[in-house]
Amino acid sequence: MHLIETRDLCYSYSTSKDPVLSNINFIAGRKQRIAVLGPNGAGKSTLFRHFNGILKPKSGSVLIRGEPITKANIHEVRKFVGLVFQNPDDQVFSTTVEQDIAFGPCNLGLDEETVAHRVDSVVQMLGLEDLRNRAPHHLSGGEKKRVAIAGVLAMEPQILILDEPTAGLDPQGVKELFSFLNTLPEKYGFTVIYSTHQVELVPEMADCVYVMEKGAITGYGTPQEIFLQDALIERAHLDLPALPKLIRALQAQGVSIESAYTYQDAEDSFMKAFGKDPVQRPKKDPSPLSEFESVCGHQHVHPHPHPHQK
Ligand SMILES: Nc1ncnc2c1ncn2[C@@H]1O[C@H](COP(=O)(O)OP(=O)(O)OP(=O)(O)O)[C@@H](O)[C@H]1O
Repeated sequence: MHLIETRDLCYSYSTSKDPVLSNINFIAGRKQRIAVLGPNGAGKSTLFRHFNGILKPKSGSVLIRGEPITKANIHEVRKFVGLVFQNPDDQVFSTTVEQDIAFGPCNLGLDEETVAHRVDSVVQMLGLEDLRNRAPHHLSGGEKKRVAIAGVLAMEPQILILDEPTAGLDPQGVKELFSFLNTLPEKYGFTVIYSTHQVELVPEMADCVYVMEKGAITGYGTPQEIFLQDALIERAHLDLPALPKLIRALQAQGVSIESAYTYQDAEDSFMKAFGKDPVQRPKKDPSPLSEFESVCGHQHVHPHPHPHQK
């Protein structure tokens, strides 16, 4: 059973008859990192809003753990599927950051102690200690984004959906966010689905990629499979990440160098091409968010496997 499955999902907003989504068949499994790419207006946000029942299909279906979303299960679905909106102003509204993060868990009816613990955990996870008593509407865009993510994580979803998570983040913020997100599937069983226009991140941060154009899915595969399809990339207004682009240009000039998509693989390819030994790396990269591991290891964060985790 898939965690999320759409079958021939079609949608149009009431303001226009034109379909915004046409026959979307999308599948998300456990512990996957899924990137959804596509030009502005392709329908990525509209698709994401179907995953936790904000929007309902005009035709076709959305199944969460094999079940359609109904009035009876919408509460459970929203606990299971956490959605971080593109614009944090749509999500961050309480008087203080702390209250904002507590809002979701309070709504789940959790007791005060558990709510306080969850707030402490995600504040630490996302490095929000200095902001916890600040007014969210006085925060910078990047700070608000982290607060919005913290608020969703405090609900302890199993699927985390992020619409343009890097918009408004500085380069260090992007790096930290993605190393954080990268730990979630393998270590904690999360599925992470996100849209982005930053193709550089995709080989580092996706097991599979959906490409959308004009409300339809036009490509699906691993990052390598997707970035080999020049026509698809061009049609979807995407670009090849810099490293494979450079390597391809060198190969075209007759340089003997192996193709690579991630930074580490490219480093190895270049070392080999220059006749050097491969780079020796420590077995486990020290995470810039080392705090995260100790916090997530705490029994209050997913103390037991999720009831629906097999
Ligand atoms: N609330 C709405 N009412 C009417 N039309 C909408 C609404 N929201 C989005 N649209 C339209 O639906 C289409 C898809 O928009 P959507 O926001 O899903 O695209 P997107 O792929 O997320 O784009 P971007 O990369 O710019 O965020 C666009 O043509 C947009 O103008």
